[in-house]
Amino acid sequence: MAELDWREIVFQQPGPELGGDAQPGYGHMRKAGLDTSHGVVLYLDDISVSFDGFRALNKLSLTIDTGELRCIIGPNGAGKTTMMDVITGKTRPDAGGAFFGQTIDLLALREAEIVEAGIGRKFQKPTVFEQLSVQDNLELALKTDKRARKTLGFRLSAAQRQRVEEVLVQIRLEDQAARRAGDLSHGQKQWLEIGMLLMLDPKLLLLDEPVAGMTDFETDRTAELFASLAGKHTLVVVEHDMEFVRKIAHKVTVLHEGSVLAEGSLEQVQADERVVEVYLGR
Ligand SMILES: Nc1ncnc2c1ncn2[C@@H]1O[C@H](COP(=O)(O)OP(=O)(O)OP(=O)(O)O)[C@@H](O)[C@H]1O
Repeated sequence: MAELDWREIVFQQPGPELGGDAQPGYGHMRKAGLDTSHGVVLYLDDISVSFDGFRALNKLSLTIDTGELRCIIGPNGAGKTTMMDVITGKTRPDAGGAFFGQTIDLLALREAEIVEAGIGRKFQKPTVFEQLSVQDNLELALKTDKRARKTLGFRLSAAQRQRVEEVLVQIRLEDQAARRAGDLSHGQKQWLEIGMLLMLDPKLLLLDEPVAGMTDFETDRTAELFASLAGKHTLVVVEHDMEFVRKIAHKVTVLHEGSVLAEGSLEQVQADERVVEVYLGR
């Protein structure tokens, strides 16, 4: 069966110019242009997006600090997905600015370049390679890394192998490494996909309703995982599950009709009458 042939195509030893085994990871090279010295990793400035005259985002301004775990909540149609689409280059705004750190103008980059710059996105539904093992899925994630692709070779570098091991532990699937991904539970698949993002060591992770469909146990585990990732990574989590938000959030942003309605601790936004009216009181 030719199912592992992709290894030959995908995995290539980094050459000396890339540090080869000497590189503990790839992230810092990819993010060479990222400057978060002012403590801000993402800055959206007056972003507007219209679809056929309807304003999905309306002068949206938002600042996310480095290492934060930010929750974005809001009613259906508030613009949460559109905001993620703008950050990742999927949707281009009609007006406004979007900056990754001090210097990277996201609106000047293509989608693949934004991934390369260090922004990873997890959509709601898990999209793992079901026929492959957990470990192979993680290894395959490196395929999107330009530097891993560039050079010739066959096996993973020691640094890459070590990264797979680290991520397996982080997502708590170390005893499932050889298991077929299709046989995992829904929650485990979600963790695996997060692990695939982590293989590229993103500075900013965007996560869309990560605990939808999870059991309570899986939701708790996910809260622990996110808490462990914050600090090293910045997490922006769009979520409707308020219990989950309560577990993880330090700061919550409420979107409504394409702009920020309220921002603060969960207690603060829950006490805001406007938020209760448009969202929490439903
Ligand atoms: N490609 C599109 N074409 C037309 N309208 C769109 C498009 N994408 C989004 N919209 C509209 O823009 C508004 C904002 O949508 P968006 O998906 O960003 O909201 P959301 O906050 O993510 O909602 P939900 O919680 O339901 O996912 C909605 O009214 C939606 O119908």
